[in-house]
Amino acid sequence: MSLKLKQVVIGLDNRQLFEPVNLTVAAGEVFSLMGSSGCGKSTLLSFIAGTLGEPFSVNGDVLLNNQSLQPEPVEKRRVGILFQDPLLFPHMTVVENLMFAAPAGSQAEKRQQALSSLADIGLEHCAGFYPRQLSGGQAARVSLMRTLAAKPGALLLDEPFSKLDRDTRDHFRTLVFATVARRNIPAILVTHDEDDVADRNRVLRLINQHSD
Ligand SMILES: Nc1ncnc2c1ncn2[C@@H]1O[C@H](COP(=O)(O)OP(=O)(O)OP(=O)(O)O)[C@@H](O)[C@H]1O
Repeated sequence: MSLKLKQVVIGLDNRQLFEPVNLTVAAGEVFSLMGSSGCGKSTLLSFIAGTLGEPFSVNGDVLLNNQSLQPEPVEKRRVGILFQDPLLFPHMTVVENLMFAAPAGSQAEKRQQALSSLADIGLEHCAGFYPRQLSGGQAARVSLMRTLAAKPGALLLDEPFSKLDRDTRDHFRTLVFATVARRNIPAILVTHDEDDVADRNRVLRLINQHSD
């Protein structure tokens, strides 16, 4: 499983956000995407996820396992995305949030899977909690598992560590990197922090094509 971008160019208001992007992210790798504020990092992730619409124009292709994702609607892309803020339904318990994200299986199977992924992150005891009862670090871990419950073929990480305090951040980053390696899926991490870079040789620094 690899994620490839081929000659990707995104336009906004008759200008190009950044130079054409070409890259291949291998299974199990966390590739870093950096660049100044507004240069188009989140926009590039939206393009990959299939959620980019007006007012942007796009050229180029995104391939998962050598198959173009362009014809696929967002729900069929199998691309998971994690944001700064955990995305959990407030009216559902932790285990219900994870079950809701599972694509298939009986309720019993989904529950079993959800409890097993909570055990993986040391949060079995939080199964019956509501999201408001979790600490920031716990919510981040549950949100990661919720994204992975959909069994994505690739993972996009849009500054998922930036709101966490230092210790929690280090712990969560280690968990994310280990999880990507264990699940053997390609991942792209948007960050402003050099400390988040998994491999200094695997970073793309987008350069803004205009000056504000
Ligand atoms: N819905 C939108 N409509 C119009 N312009 C937008 C929209 N969303 C983003 N932009 C513009 O697109 C450009 C790229 O934004 P984007 O959020 O991708 O940057 P970024 O590199 O992720 O920034 P940051 O590091 O601050 O998160 C910016 O000029 C932004 O103002």
